[in-house]
Order: sequence, then C-alpha cells, then structure tokens
Amino acid sequence: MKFETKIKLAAAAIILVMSTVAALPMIVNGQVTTALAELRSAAKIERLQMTLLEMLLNAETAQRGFVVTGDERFLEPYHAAVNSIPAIEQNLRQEMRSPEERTRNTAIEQGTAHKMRTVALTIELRREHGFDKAAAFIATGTGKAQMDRLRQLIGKEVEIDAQRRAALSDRLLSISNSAANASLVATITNILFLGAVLLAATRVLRQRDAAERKAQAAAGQARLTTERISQQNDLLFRSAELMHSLELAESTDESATVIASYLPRLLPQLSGSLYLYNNSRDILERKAGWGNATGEPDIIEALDCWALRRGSPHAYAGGEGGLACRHVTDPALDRLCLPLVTQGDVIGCLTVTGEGLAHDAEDRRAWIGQLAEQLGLALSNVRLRVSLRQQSIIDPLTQLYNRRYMDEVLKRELARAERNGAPVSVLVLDLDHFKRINDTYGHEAGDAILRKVALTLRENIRSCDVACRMGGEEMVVLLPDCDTGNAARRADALRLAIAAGDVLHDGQRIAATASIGVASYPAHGNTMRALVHAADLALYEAKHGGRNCVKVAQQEGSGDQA
Ligand SMILES: Nc1nc2c(ncn2[C@@H]2O[C@H](COP(=O)(O)OP(=O)(O)OP(=O)(O)O)[C@@H](O)[C@H]2O)c(=O)[nH]1
Repeated sequence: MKFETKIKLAAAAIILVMSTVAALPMIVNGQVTTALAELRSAAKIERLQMTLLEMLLNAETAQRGFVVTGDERFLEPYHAAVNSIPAIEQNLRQEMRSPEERTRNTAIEQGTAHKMRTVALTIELRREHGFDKAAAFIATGTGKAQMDRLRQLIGKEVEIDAQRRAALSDRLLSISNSAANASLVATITNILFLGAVLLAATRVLRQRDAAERKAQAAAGQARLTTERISQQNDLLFRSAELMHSLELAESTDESATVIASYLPRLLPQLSGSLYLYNNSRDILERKAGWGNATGEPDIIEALDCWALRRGSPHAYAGGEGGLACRHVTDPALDRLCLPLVTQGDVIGCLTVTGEGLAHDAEDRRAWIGQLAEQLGLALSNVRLRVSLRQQSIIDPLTQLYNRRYMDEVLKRELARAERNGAPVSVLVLDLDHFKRINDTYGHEAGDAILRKVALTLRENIRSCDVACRMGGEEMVVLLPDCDTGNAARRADALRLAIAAGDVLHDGQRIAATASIGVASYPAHGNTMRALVHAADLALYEAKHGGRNCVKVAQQEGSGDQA
C-alpha cells in the first residue's frame, strides 16, 4: 500500500475517533440528564409519599385528640390532610412511570381512601354519639390496621425509591467512568494514529526530498546532455564544413592550411600537429599545427611514432612513465597519436596533446579518432584529386604540362595581364631535325632527347613560368610579367642550354638544338590564338633562318582575334 494511501487512512481514522470524542459529551450528557431526571423523580416520589404518610398520621392524631376532647380545634390537621391528600395523590400519579409503580400507587391510594373514611367515621361517631361509641369503634382496631397497612406500603415504596436512587447513582458513576475511559482510549488512539501519521509523513517527506534530489540530478544531467549534444552538433557542423573545404582544396599543402585553420575549433583546449608522408614516403613533414604545439619537430620518421609503427592510435599519459614516441618534445604532457589511414594505407599522423587527454572521456577520444579517420580519408581524396588533375594536365613522357593546361593557363595569364597592364610572353620551341635523330638513333633516343630538353626547360625557368609540350617535338614556355626583350634573352639562354645538353644512348652522346619563336602581349597580340600564331610565325622564321636560333614576332598589333 502506498504511503499516501496509508496517511489518508490514518487521517480518516483520526477524524472518526475525534468525531466520536466530540460526540461523547453529548451522549454522556443525554444519559446523565435521563439519570438525573429519574433521580429527581424518585426523590419527589419519596418526598410525596412521606408527606402523604405524614398527612395520614396528622389526620389520625387529630381524630384521636377530637375523640378524647370533643374539641373541634383538634380537627384542623385532619381538614388540612383532607384538602392536601388529593393534590399529593395527583402528583404521585404523574410521577409513576411503570405499570408496577402505578399498581402499587393505586394500592396506596385505596388504603389512604379507606383510612380517611375510617377517620371521618370515627369523628362522626364522636360528634353524634359521644366518646364511648367513638372509642369503641377505635377499639375495633380497623383504623390502626389500615394505618399499619399504609405505613407498610409507603415504607416499601420508600425502600424501592432508595434502591432506585442507589442504582441511578451507580449508573451515573458508570457513565462518568465510561466517558473518562472512552476519552482516555480516544486520546491514546489519536496519539497512536498521529504518531503513525507523523512517521509516515516524515518518511514520505524524506522520500519526496530524495525524489526531488533525484529529479534535480536528472535535470542537471539532462542539461549537461543537451549542452553536450549541442557541442557535438557544433563539432559535427564544423567537421562537415572542414570536409567540404577539403573537397575544394587543390593541393596537399592547401588542404593542410585548411586543416590547421579548423583544428583549433574542432579540438579546443588541445594542441597538435598534422604530419604527412612526403612523396618519397621516407619521412613525414609537419604540414599543420595548432594550439601550443609550435615547438614540435618539422620532420619525423615513421619509426619515431608508435601509432605509425602499429597503424593504430597510441595514447601516452605524461608523468605516468608510459611509452613515449621519439618525436615527443614535452614528456610531461598527455598525448594521443592517431595514424591517418585510408584503404589500409597510412598517409600521415595526427598528434594531439592536452591535459588529461590520456584519461579523457571515451566519447571525446572516440571523437578525435573519428576526426582522424575523416581527415585521413579527406587527405587521401585530395591526393587522389591532385594526382588525377596532374595526370590530366601533365605530359607523361616529358612531365611538362600538356596543351590543355597551357590553353587554360595562358587564357588566365592574359586576363590577368590585361587587368594589371603587365606583359606576358610566349616562346614556341621546336627541335631541329628531330626526324633525323629518330631516324638515326631510333625512337627511344628521340624520347630521351625530348625528356632531356624538357628537364632543361624546367630547370631554367622561374617558378611562375609554365613549360608545356604542345605535341610531337614542339614545346611552349609561358613567361608572365616578361616583355619581348627579356623573353628573347631568356629564349636564347634556353636555346644555349638545350644545345649544351646531350643524352647518352647506346654508348653514344646525342645532342639536339632548338629553334624558338617569341611573341609578347600586348606587342604581338592580345588573344591567346594571336599570340601563339605570332610566335609560330617567328619560329617559322627561325627555322628558315638556319635553325638553332631565336626570332621575335613581327609587330602586327592585335588585329587577329581569338
Ligand atoms: N621519338 C619521338 N619522336 C617524335 C615524337 N613525336 C613526334 N616525333 C617525331 O618528330 C619528327 C618531326 O619531324 P618534322 O616535323 O619533319 O620536323 P623536323 O625533322 O624536326 O625538322 P624541322 O622541324 O624542320 O627542323 C617526326 O619524325 C615525328 O615522328 C615523340 O613523342 N617521340
């Protein structure tokens, strides 16, 4: 049974007991009133019967005095009795309740009537016939017998009245005792019930307190959970943003910059570094860092890191003497190293440091693990994308950019030059008598010459210049921010470098020369096609001018439109 139900039952019992106690005085009062009325009635009956007896005795005494003296004055008590007795009898009749009482009272009334008639007869005899006749009648003993009988009847009544009064007194006492006992029992019962209610209430209150505390704790927990969910949502949102940004990254270095800008928000209160394998996969370069991890090494080897060795995360609790990686700079700090793995291939490592990280909540470490997984995947995608892009724009034989890329970059550079008013030059380069080389030494030798010339170009141009193979043995070099004069000088330098180089093929040294045509924006054209055409014409001039030379395009203006 629930405590609330118990308390309700106890309260109902208390109300019942209290009601009973409240009704008790009324019940007792009724009983006492009845008993007292009966007591008063008994006393009145006794008094009336005693008065009746007294009247009868007075009447007899008056009769005796009159008989002896003949003096009428002695008859006064008799007359008083004659006058009073009917009223006394009337009162007595009213007090009689039970049939037995009424029967006994009737007997007394009849005895009284007989006695009073005998007294009246005696008085009459004395008046009419004198003392002797009256004395003779008295001597018969009728009057005395009647008086004795009445005394006996009234005496018995008085005795019954006394018994009745005693019984009523006992009843009053019993009522009083019962009332006192009932009151005592009610008080004790109430105390017991109140005690029980108090105990139950205290227990309920204690339970309610505990429930309240539990509810408060649950509310606090719910608030924390909501905050955590909101933080997690925020992190998920930011990580989705990071992944989206990485999808747009055009190189590994750019993706590292993107990662470095997001990690402080994704892993707040932590520091760390992002290491990626270099192209030759012999070392890992630090591509990004955040937080206080500025002093971390720029280069690490795979053997320096337990996570890279194992291919799984490695946690190190600073100050607890765990297994620290060799690249760790501050052994007092907790550290978590996570390999960046994609399709079973380790591409790098994310190292994270921060207070309490080794003993951090599992979900936080799981979150860092998930982040490392996503980063691995995203970086691998970036590499794949960069590689595919490279493949689509790089000529596989010479490793120079292809015509497609040249078209793209030339268009872009011309637009930029137009905006900035800076010159752009184009060198169109063709190997001399290449057919002869092929025919003499073979196609492979020709390929080797092409590779050698491409290398010479790459090694002798600026990082902003773009060299590409347009097809066959024809190559183009794009020179941003370079006017015709400079372009011609640099073309000649390239020509000399090509002529100076040779390749060893089948034990033979093979050399090649190149003819170069030069055209510049805006001097020889302001569109891509016009510029290349002008350079082509200049090349043609160079070929006809004896080859192994540089020719600058004629000043034709910008009439030829793309
Ligand atoms: N080995 C090799 N040869 C190529 C390649 N592409 C084109 N060639 C050859 O390059 C030669 C080009 O010859 P031509 O266009 O006649 O010109 P050339 O012999 O260089 O003579 P000029 O340009 O007038 O000096 C052809 O024999 C092509 O087969 C290539 O990828 N590898």
